[in-house]
Amino acid sequence: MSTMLEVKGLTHSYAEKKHAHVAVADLGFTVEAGQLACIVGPSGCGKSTLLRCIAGLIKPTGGSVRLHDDEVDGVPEDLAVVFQDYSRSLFPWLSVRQNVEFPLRWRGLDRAERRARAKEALGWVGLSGVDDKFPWQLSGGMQQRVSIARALASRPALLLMDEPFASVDAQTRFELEDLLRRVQRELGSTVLVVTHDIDESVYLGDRVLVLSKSPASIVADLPVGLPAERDQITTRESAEFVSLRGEVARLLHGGTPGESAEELAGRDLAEAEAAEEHAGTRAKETL
Ligand SMILES: Nc1ncnc2c1ncn2[C@@H]1O[C@H](COP(=O)(O)OP(=O)(O)OP(=O)(O)O)[C@@H](O)[C@H]1O
Repeated sequence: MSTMLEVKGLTHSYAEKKHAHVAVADLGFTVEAGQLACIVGPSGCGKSTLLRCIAGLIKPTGGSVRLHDDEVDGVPEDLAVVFQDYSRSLFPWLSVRQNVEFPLRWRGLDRAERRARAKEALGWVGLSGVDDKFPWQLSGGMQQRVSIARALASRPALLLMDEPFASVDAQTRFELEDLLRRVQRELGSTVLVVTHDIDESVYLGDRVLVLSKSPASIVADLPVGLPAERDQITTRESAEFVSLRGEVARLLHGGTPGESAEELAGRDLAEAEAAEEHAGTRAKETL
């Protein structure tokens, strides 16, 4: 396998009035071609900042991002992004087919090729036959499928997904997770999904990268040993799934790799006791 994405020493600080706010600190990982990697992190830790740096939407203040060995400097042509909010990423005045074809215009594809690519991509996501409808005539799940088809139609080297299923109901979310895994395997795509949902990261991923609290850095890089064929019921009940989701939850809660729940609970208790003692001492000092 060849390396598709290499993130090295990535740091990003937002300039604030008096001091800089560090959102991502010295973060590094690689994603191999054909892999589906998930990044999971606590709320506000810097996930979107990381994703924007990888997509070339913002220039990191330190470190580098390389896509198949080319330094990312601006949005790479062969990268596609699927955002959480499908209602804002699809054009309501364009039909489904025109939405999928839209980015292909900038790649210089002629009309016949654009149409063929859109038809093919809509087939991949199970939406053949709705080409002439408008996004607002479709359910939320179908609209997100259109966004996925649009991203895949350009045959990107890397597909980035930012909380892609966070805006749909639980049943649709399961369907879209299965759809993504099926299409990714059929096409051999390289996909990086950013999510805050622990179960989703384990169910979807070949790997789960766990981020620390802000500023984001990598706490653990966990291989997912689940079978390639996954099922929403049996996979989620399997011992491997339950154990891995427990490990990710512990790491997100501040544990270290391999630390048991009892050790973490013990450490939490010791920290709480120390904080209580400190507060008591301060209160006495004040009196
Ligand atoms: N344009 C900006 N200017 C200044 N600070 C920002 C900017 N964008 C994000 N931040 C700050 O950087 C930190 C990380 O934000 P970011 O949106 O990357 O986190 P996140 O993990 O994606 O959040 P969420 O879980 O809410 O989606 C936050 O403290 C946020 O306030």
